[in-house]
Amino acid sequence: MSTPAAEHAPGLASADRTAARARGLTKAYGSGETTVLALDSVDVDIMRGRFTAVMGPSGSGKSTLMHCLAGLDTVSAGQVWLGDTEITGLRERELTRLRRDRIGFMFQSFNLIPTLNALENITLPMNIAGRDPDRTWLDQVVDTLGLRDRLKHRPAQLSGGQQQRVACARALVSRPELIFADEPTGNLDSRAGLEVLGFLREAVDELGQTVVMVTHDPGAAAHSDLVLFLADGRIVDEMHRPTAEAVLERMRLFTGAGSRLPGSPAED
Ligand SMILES: Nc1ncnc2c1ncn2[C@@H]1O[C@H](COP(=O)(O)OP(=O)(O)OP(=O)(O)O)[C@@H](O)[C@H]1O
Repeated sequence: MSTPAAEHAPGLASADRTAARARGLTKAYGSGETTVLALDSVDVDIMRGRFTAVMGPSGSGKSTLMHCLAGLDTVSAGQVWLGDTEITGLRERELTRLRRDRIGFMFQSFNLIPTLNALENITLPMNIAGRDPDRTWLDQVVDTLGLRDRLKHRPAQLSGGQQQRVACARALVSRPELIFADEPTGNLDSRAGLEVLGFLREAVDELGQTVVMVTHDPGAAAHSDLVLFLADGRIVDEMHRPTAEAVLERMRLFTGAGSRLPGSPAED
């Protein structure tokens, strides 16, 4: 299934509205009898200035989709664009530059450098790229994320939530066209998780960023504008203006009746 945007705006004309796009995206791992089809001819449009969540059962292809859209993994068939740049077919060197200059990443495990302080971690990708951060923007990001009095601290001196806020600032500071967040709240308690989701929401609403987040948590997905549901390597459904309850209900269709919202009463 393709998203409505994919149906109504195919071709390069849509590039100004789409931050990323895939057509016929197929990814197979292994060969012969052991082949796993992780993505099966996926068409998707990630709209600019929107917060998109990707959900689905374990093994449905969420991480593979993110990795292929971000140029972290090669595709078996199909095409992927970042803005109007087709990334399928780019050499590794060009992909590295494109990821560095145009994409921000957040991971479940934060991926901060332990020997660098918070500010150095935040500015590291730009330093590697030989670019100076825009000071006004850096200040705005640091203040929005409440990190002003933590900039000299190393990751080990910060709480999990603060570390993820540093990772969020690092993803935002170069004003990337697209931020990919893979289970960004997976290692956080619910309060710190809510905080990080609130910041991602603010990044979209107030800073005009585009965010794609992979999550297992219906409560996290409820912070997005649009949820894409994956099952068996295909986009099988989508939901605009999601609520946690509606997402959970939809997930039950794909995973059986056992799922429940964290904190909600058990069914048995
Ligand atoms: N490097 C790999 N080699 C072989 N198979 C892989 C590899 N990476 C993923 N797969 C398979 O591809 C399918 C999709 O995996 P993927 O990690 O994208 O799913 P997911 O929805 O992100 O799962 P989870 O929610 O458990 O993280 C799974 O069947 C997985 O076993």
